[in-house]
Amino acid sequence: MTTTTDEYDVIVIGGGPAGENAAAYAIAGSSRTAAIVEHELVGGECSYWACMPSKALLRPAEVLGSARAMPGVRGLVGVGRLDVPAVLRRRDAVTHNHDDSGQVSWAESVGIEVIRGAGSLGGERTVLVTRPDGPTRTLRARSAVVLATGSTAALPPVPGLAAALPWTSRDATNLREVPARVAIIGGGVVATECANWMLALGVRELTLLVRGDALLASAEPFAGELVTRSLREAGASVRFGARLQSVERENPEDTGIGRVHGGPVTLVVDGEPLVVDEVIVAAGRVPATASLGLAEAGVVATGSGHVATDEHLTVAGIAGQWLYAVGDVNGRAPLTHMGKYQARVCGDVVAARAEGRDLDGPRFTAHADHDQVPQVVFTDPEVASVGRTEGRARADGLDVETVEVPIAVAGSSLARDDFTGRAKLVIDRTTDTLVGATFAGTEVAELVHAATVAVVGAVPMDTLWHAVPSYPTVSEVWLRLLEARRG
Ligand SMILES: Cc1cc2nc3c(=O)[nH]c(=O)nc-3n(C[C@H](O)[C@H](O)[C@H](O)COP(=O)(O)OP(=O)(O)OC[C@H]3O[C@@H](n4cnc5c(N)ncnc54)[C@H](O)[C@@H]3O)c2cc1C
Ligand SMILES: NC(=O)c1ccc[n+]([C@@H]2O[C@H](COP(=O)([O-])OP(=O)(O)OC[C@H]3O[C@@H](n4cnc5c(N)ncnc54)[C@H](O)[C@@H]3O)[C@@H](O)[C@H]2O)c1
Repeated sequence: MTTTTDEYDVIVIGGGPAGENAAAYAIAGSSRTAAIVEHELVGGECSYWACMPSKALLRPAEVLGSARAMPGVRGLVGVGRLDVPAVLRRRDAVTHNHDDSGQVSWAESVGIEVIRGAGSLGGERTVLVTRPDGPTRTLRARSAVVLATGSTAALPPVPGLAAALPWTSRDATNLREVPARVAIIGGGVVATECANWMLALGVRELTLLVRGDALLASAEPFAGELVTRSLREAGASVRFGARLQSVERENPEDTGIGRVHGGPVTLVVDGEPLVVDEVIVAAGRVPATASLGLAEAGVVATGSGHVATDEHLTVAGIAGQWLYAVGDVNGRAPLTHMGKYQARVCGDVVAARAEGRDLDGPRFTAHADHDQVPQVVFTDPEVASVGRTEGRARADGLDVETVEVPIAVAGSSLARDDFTGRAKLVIDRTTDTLVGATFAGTEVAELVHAATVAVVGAVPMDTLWHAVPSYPTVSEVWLRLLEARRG
């Protein structure tokens, strides 16, 4: 599509998964126009530096583990390690070698113009686009401006850490060489997944520095315990209550993404030195709002710096209902699928308002990104969950009961001889519906959607009794859970 107009119906700043979907939904089936302003790659963090490369690095070890657990196959794979260059080549194929032309073609095919440059707010319905090599361009939106700028890795204010040029998740997912000794700061999702692929790729000494007392602290406790045990069995040192006091590196050097950034690094942890070849910071994310001109536009950020939104994804406190925020930047549920969910709601809202329609009906209100969020952590074992944990439900004042069983059913024993895992349901006694579910085990990722349907649909437990799992599948754990509840 070629057009030189500087006026669009919808302008989206940030071309990650959330931004792409907001633009597409806002103009679908209409003659309205949309532009995405993107200063790096269309596809965003997820496609090139986060979800896609990380899962590409994790899957080969999972396949190898399954092969090793299966008589008749085990002998074929022997005791060999992964073919690291082949794994990295596949990772690069998955990220299209950082070529976003396929995503740009998709955008153009659905009527979205891609404008390269950094976007910022320049007043009501106005976006400024700056490029290092050209004049600032002014765009005007007839209907809506959507902020979808995502997030960046947080760097804890530890003395010497920034100067040591540590790896962030961008380096870890796009690694070009495997450091021999690695320390990971953090015990959340990025830290645990990253520990799994670093060990699989051949890191010799891996230390996780966790300031709290659990891995995956926001999940059910048994999930973090299983992941801790498995990492320790794989040779990692998991240090809880670790106090990182300072970092010092010999000859720090910006050698590029995924290459070791200089000489050995000495971390002082609880008064003791720890010497490694690379440090990976996995200590959460901060919203990418620094250069958006939010304050000038009158946008009040939350305490954590996120852009606060109402249930229609409209930015709070801005008159005229023209400014929206979706995805990581609003901090509601920083996951790709939840950002895309918000984007679908936002796009529908923008379209309805542009056409003068009322926002009647559930599709115009985002609610699943509060207490109904599904997530799969692709560790060994995988942790798949939805909704509230027991602890969270009780803290929210719900009267809940729980059932918890090992996942050892006919289907799982066929899937893998050494299948182990646990499953837990959190049930609201008042409504007799499921408000949370967690599965931890080998390849349990696909189990969680059934639980998501039950949670979002508020399916009564008596009705779930009639949802019969097929024999012999791992889903039979549902029957075990329901039987355990009947007593
Ligand atoms: C290592 C890692 C693994 C992850 N794995 C998963 C996973 O398996 N599943 C999952 O659901 N989530 C995962 N996540 C989270 C997921 O990556 C994010 O939730 C998701 O990318 C958010 O999408 P988004 O569109 O909001 O932002 P992003 O994907 O961050 O995209 C934002 C876009 O905006 C652009 N941008 C920013 N500022 C400007 C500006 N001023 N002007 C123009 N463009 C701008 C950026 O260049 C980027 O392209 C992972 C995160 C990490 C770090
Ligand atoms: N499979 C998936 O769904 C997936 C995979 C990776 C990332 N993500 C998402 O990406 C986001 C970022 O993940 P993450 O692991 O960076 O964040 P997180 O919030 O899951 O974990 C952050 C960890 O860093 C620790 N930490 C924070 N500040 C620290 C400090 N100053 N010093 C030491 N430790 C500190 C925390 O205690 C915690 O253990 C999350 O929203 C996550 O859900 C999702």
